[in-house]
Amino acid sequence: MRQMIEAVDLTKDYGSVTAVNRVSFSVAEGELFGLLGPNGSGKTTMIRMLTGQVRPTAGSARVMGLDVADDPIAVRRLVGIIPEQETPPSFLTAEEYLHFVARIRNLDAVEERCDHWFDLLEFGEKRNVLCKDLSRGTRQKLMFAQAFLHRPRLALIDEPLINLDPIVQRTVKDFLEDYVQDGGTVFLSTHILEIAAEICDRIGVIHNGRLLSCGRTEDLAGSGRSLERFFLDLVRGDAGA
Ligand SMILES: Nc1ncnc2c1ncn2[C@@H]1O[C@H](COP(=O)(O)OP(=O)(O)OP(=O)(O)O)[C@@H](O)[C@H]1O
Repeated sequence: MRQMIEAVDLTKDYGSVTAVNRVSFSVAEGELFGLLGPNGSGKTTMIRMLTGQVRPTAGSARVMGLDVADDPIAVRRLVGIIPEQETPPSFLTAEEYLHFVARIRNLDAVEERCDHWFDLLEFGEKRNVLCKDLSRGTRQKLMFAQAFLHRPRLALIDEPLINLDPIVQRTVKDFLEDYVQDGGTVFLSTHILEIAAEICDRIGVIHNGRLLSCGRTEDLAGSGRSLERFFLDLVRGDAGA
């Protein structure tokens, strides 16, 4: 099976803070992988390293076969990225923003691509609204559309469902599950246990920059323990260690 992400001893220091500490894992094609961890555990730093936005202090990562430190631009060209709490430019309409992204990515059939996303995520009636006037949920739909506009085979998404109402959450979860069914691969970060339990095939638990556990979602909790119990025991046990 093709590995879409391979991280080996990946480490990031910010001065005296080690945000990510010698983390190794891999994500295979067709997996929906969730990096689960409390606030400040290193999730965003991990995504930034995997997308070439932050250079690792030590260790290495290959994304779709490319070394992210050597080839960050090529990695960003290939993958879809939804950064944490990023908002589209306030001065463009939703449709203008997608056209802008399409131009940067040099895409053809732009109208068809945009229509597809407006229909799929059900926000076509907002296409001519300035991004600054969109609700948070609609802005997040737009961020999904921009990330998937070039039909990437791998998407890296920081906190995909935070602040979304249950209806938008359902739409996004269904979309991610369909995307993976069709052969796409997702690496997402979240601190919301229910999301990880519901949609992720495999989960890595990160705390204080270290990967404490990594395995199939159904195996992690084991023997009837809920994912919540498993997670709390793991993180609290680590804090006390
Ligand atoms: N640019 C930076 N400079 C200095 N320290 C940073 C920087 N970015 C992150 N950190 C620190 O690195 C650690 C990990 O932060 P990170 O944002 O990766 O965690 P997170 O798991 O994404 O948190 P949250 O769930 O709150 O978004 C934290 O201690 C944070 O303060």
